[in-house]
Amino acid sequence: MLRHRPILPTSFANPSLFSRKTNSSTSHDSGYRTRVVCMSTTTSPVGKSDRKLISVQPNEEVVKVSEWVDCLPEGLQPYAKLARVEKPIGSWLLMFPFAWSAALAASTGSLPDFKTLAVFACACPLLRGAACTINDFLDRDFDKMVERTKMRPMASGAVTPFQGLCFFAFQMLLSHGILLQIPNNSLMYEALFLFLICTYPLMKRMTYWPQAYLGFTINWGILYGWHAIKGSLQPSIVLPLFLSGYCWTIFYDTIYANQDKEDDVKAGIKSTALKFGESTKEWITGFATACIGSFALAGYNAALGWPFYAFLAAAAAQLAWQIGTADLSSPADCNRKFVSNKWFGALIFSGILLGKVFS
Ligand SMILES: CC(C)=CCC/C(C)=C/COP(=O)(O)OP(=O)(O)O
Ligand SMILES: O=C(O)c1ccc(O)cc1
Ligand SMILES: [Mg+2]
Repeated sequence: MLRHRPILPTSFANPSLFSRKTNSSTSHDSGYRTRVVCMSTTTSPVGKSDRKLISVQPNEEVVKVSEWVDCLPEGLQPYAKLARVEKPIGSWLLMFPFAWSAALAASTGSLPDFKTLAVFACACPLLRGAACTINDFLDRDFDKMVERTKMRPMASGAVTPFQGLCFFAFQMLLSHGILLQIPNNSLMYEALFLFLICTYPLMKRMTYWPQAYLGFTINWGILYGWHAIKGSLQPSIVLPLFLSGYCWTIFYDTIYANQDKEDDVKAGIKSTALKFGESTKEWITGFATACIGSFALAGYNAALGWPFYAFLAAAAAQLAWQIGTADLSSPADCNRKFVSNKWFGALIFSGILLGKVFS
């Protein structure tokens, strides 16, 4: 008898694709040959990996393991998943606001202090991992009701709430050790981040605008980055820069929240995706326009040279492409568009670097 849990769709064999794209290991147990398939892909569970074809032999059970974290030692897997290491986009979204700010705060004609950027880049996956861990701790009962999140370690019981909290504290302590290397690091800024990440998950219970709170949380690096370099804030640049990051966050997290619209209604979770409904594209066009306009003002006030505006135009085109092509009824497409925001962040960062050098 053939028992199998298939990778979609398994009705056609395509051995060449299998051997090229995957690693596999086999074990023999109770008469069946079990093949554990590690899809060596960077895509999400709803992404391209679901479309891969593999060959299934008679008397063979195929266990789908679609992420590289599933190939880590078993004891580590739930913690790596809590920190969402297989989906690095959140680290980029936390890193870019800091990087923009630190680059803008550099002296005219100069590149930013790369040591400061490198230190923050090391702390970023830990800070983001901590934010995700406390998020999953507070959301664990909601996550059980949502298809996309029901297998998360705390929702599924693979990690107990106490273990989750210990892992959260561990990541915060480690990132604190790293942030001590940042010039002008201040405990007050670290405490602000801690407060924001611990309160953000509660917002989706109270308001249809949790994204507006996430905007403060994830753009914290704009204030922290400027302070790291200058030791104080300069409102004429920092305020428009913050407004840009803030509108960008509402933009991308509204697309992200479109992934779970149906489940969120059933679970009583609120979001701008539900608030905006049929008018979502109009709303996100408004936030994208405010974001770009505000970047232009920050660049102007910082006396950036022409390359900044060329890159800003390319970044605006990237947002326009997202709006124009996003299929808001497709979770996979919403995820793809959400992940593409790393390119937006990189375009703005490149523009600031070159705008500083050629100012
Ligand atoms: C400072 C940083 C990086 C914060 C990121 C926080 C985060 C996990 C947001 C998404 O939470 P959510 O509860 O809205 O969505 P999900 O379903 O992914 O948990
Ligand atoms: O860290 C994440 O996974 C993350 C970050 C920002 C979002 O808007 C959504 C998810
Ligand atoms: Mg959550």
